[in-house]
Amino acid sequence: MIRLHNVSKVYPLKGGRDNGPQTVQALKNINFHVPAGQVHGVIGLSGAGKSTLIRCINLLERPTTGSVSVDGQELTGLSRQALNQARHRIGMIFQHFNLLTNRTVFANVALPLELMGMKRAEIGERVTPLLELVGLAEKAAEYPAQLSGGQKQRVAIARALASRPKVLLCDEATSALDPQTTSSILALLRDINHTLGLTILLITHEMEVVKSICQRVSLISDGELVEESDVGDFFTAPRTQLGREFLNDFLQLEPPRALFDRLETAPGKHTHPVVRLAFSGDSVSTPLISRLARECGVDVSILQAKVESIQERTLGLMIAELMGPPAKTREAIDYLESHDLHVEVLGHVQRND
Ligand SMILES: Nc1ncnc2c1ncn2[C@@H]1O[C@H](COP(=O)(O)OP(=O)(O)OP(=O)(O)O)[C@@H](O)[C@H]1O
Repeated sequence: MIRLHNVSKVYPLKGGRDNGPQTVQALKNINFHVPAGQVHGVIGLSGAGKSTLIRCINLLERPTTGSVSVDGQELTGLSRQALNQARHRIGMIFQHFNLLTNRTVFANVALPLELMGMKRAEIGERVTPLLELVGLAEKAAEYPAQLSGGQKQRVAIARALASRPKVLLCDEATSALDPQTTSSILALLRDINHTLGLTILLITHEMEVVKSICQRVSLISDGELVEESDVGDFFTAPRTQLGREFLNDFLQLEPPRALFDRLETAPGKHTHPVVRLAFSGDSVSTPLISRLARECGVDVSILQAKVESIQERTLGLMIAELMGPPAKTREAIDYLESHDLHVEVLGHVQRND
């Protein structure tokens, strides 16, 4: 549904100094595909290029090189008029809602239809069910200033859906909202995805958003797409250091400070490994830790543990010290991996025994 091929974006730097760089490369050769009906999240640190990426999809920003297709149509080669038509298939919502303050809720949602030249009666037939869909039918005559943040975002969602798009782009759509309102907006987006089959691409810095509605996630760093995976896989075993940092920040699953300070990177003659274990599916309910003691002769000291539900998957996460002679702890790690656990050795601590 959304396809980016070798997309790069270079911004000129206004007032660039004589000796300094004259340009910023915000996106570097991005290739990715979001199939129809998928909810896809893009995460990255501030300045990584997330906004530029999402704005390149409806050509609010024109890529410097590369091509963008939506619903099988390449947008980058279209005339201005054809692009305006194509944009009807791409709705967008923003962090600060971007509603017109001097228009009522109804008139805000009606605006894109007026711009398309739709007749008044037809507009009414389209807008009223949309306001019902977002739960704001009784607010039709009110103005944005009379609404809460969550209600404003609902109006923005209704407006984005007015032209019956195939794709909804969400630019940090919940970042200005409190956690409870965020949950209700995410539930609405999930509902729209299911009932209308809408493809949703969202950018966010909140892992909670990714966890609760995305099926796939892409990580961008310094303009590059560095990791892309199913959300369940990302939460189990991110492939990049940055991915691990995002996950650890979110899960707050780090070894206790006192132990962390004692962690050494290389194993020694008298050290124990400290591991981060991630397990999903059958292994969540299998008593692997007690079997480890029985079958490998290794004691396990659990330092932290939690169970997360990532959509339909249950994910267990644990930080543990494996206590035993080096040959035995290596055997224990092999044993865990052979039972589909993801094992990351965080470091080694001196044995106290
Ligand atoms: N119009 C512009 N002119 C020049 N540089 C820009 C422009 N827009 C973005 N940039 C630069 O491009 C890079 C990527 O910016 P972008 O806004 O896409 O990042 P982001 O990941 O969305 O950041 P944030 O999460 O802080 O919004 C940054 O270095 C930024 O300074």
